[in-house]
Amino acid sequence: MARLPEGALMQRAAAGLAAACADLLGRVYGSRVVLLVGSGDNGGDALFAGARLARRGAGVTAVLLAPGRAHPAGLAALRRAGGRAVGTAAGEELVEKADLVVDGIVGIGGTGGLRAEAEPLAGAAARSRAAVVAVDLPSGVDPGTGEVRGTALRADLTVTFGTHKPGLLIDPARAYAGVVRLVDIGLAPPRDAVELEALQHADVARLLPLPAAESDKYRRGVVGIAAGSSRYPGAAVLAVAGALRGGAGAVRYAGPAGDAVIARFPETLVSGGGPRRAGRVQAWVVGPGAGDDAAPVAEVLAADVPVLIDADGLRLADPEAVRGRAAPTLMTPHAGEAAALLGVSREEVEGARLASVRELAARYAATVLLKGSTTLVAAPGGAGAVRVNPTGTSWLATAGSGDVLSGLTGSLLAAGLRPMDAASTGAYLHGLSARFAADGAPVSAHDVAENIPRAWREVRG
Ligand SMILES: NC(=O)C1=CN([C@@H]2O[C@H](COP(=O)(O)OP(=O)(O)OC[C@H]3O[C@@H](n4cnc5c(N)ncnc54)[C@H](O)[C@@H]3O)[C@@H](O)[C@H]2O)[C@@H](O)CC1
Repeated sequence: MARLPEGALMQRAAAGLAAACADLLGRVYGSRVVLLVGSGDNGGDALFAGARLARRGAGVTAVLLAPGRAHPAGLAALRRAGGRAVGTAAGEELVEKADLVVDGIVGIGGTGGLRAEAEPLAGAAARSRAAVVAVDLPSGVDPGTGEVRGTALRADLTVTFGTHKPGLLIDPARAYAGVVRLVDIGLAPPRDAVELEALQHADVARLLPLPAAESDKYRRGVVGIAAGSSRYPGAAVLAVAGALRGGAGAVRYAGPAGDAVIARFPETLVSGGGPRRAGRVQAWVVGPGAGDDAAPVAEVLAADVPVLIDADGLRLADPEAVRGRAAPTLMTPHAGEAAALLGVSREEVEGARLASVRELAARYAATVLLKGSTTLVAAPGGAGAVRVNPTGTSWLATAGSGDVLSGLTGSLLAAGLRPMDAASTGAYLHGLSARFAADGAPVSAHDVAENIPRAWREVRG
């Protein structure tokens, strides 16, 4: 990029930060602002923003966590504007009495959790009635992975510069960031350095399979659903409910819950035998509510079409058979299933989602969609940009919603989307449907399926 005068980026960052703080305060004049300032440029941003607020009449105090190493020019600017700087001894009391706390302890240069000297300040910020604004990232979260090892500072608002960082998008770190406001400082990361992508409405609209004038049901794709069991017929019904709204021209059902499926969805092509005898499909979904019958899973894995493996299917699938497939495979575990596949605890997966999804994609040579509070999709092998779903909602934590997602995503696969696109488009529509269905109240998986057409219409504008 063109050369900028030294400090220009920091000045832009500080201006955006100060403006966001002023918005939050409403009245800047006479307000009490406390800056928590670490030893790097993140602290520099806080100091320059503090200087701007001091010039507008705020009483600004910087608590220096590393007094000898605070950004010199930032500190000088704050003092010139009438602000003052103190050590950590008075920090807790200042934070408790503040109207606004600015967390400039660490940003993208932070490693490990908060250090011991910062922990009491995080406690005071949590107790205080002050609004907490994080500079670039909440201090104590891992910028690149979203992991949180130890204490981190909880913000109401994070003002981030140039681009969203993984630590703002992936749980558990995401929960510390509060509302995230992006400030354009004229600096975009190089394309090949992108670690995470989040689709937006326009991206999804471009990917949605639309019928052409000459389409018939077979050309639009047929999705096969091998799900459900006599014990769990509902999983088959819900997977079919999702599949019927995913853009495929027809849904074939092969399994023991045919009566339940046909009673609810008479448009389904039901066959009593296993997947091998069900007739031609362009993609298979296998596993939801499958119980302990491994035979349909093995039959589906032997097919030469894209396969989505979910739920019980993940446990029943032979890893060698998955790795040896020539056609694409998409696996859709939640954290517990991912933990079982990786041989670690559920907590380890939830604490390190990005690493877990990449590891699964590498081990199985498959596309992997890791469901949960942050849904991630990694490409086979685990390298390259991971997609993060921006439409999730905690209302989706309801029984059967995963069955709907697998049917919906399988339908998109059958309609011809690449596994990465089918998975991220499926998650996007599914999250949006749940938001429409919930609208502030609990939802059932069935409600989510019924709102998928509304999500399509919303995305297409
Ligand atoms: N990269 C850029 O072009 C820009 C960066 N800016 C700011 O600069 C920040 C990055 O600055 P730095 O690279 O100086 O890094 P940071 O300020 O994030 O942190 C680095 C400093 O913190 C110390 N440190 C690391 N982990 C710590 C921990 N857990 N507890 C306490 N101290 C710890 C390190 O020893 C080092 O001195 C960004 O987050 C952003 O706020 C902005 O000014 C805009 C432009």
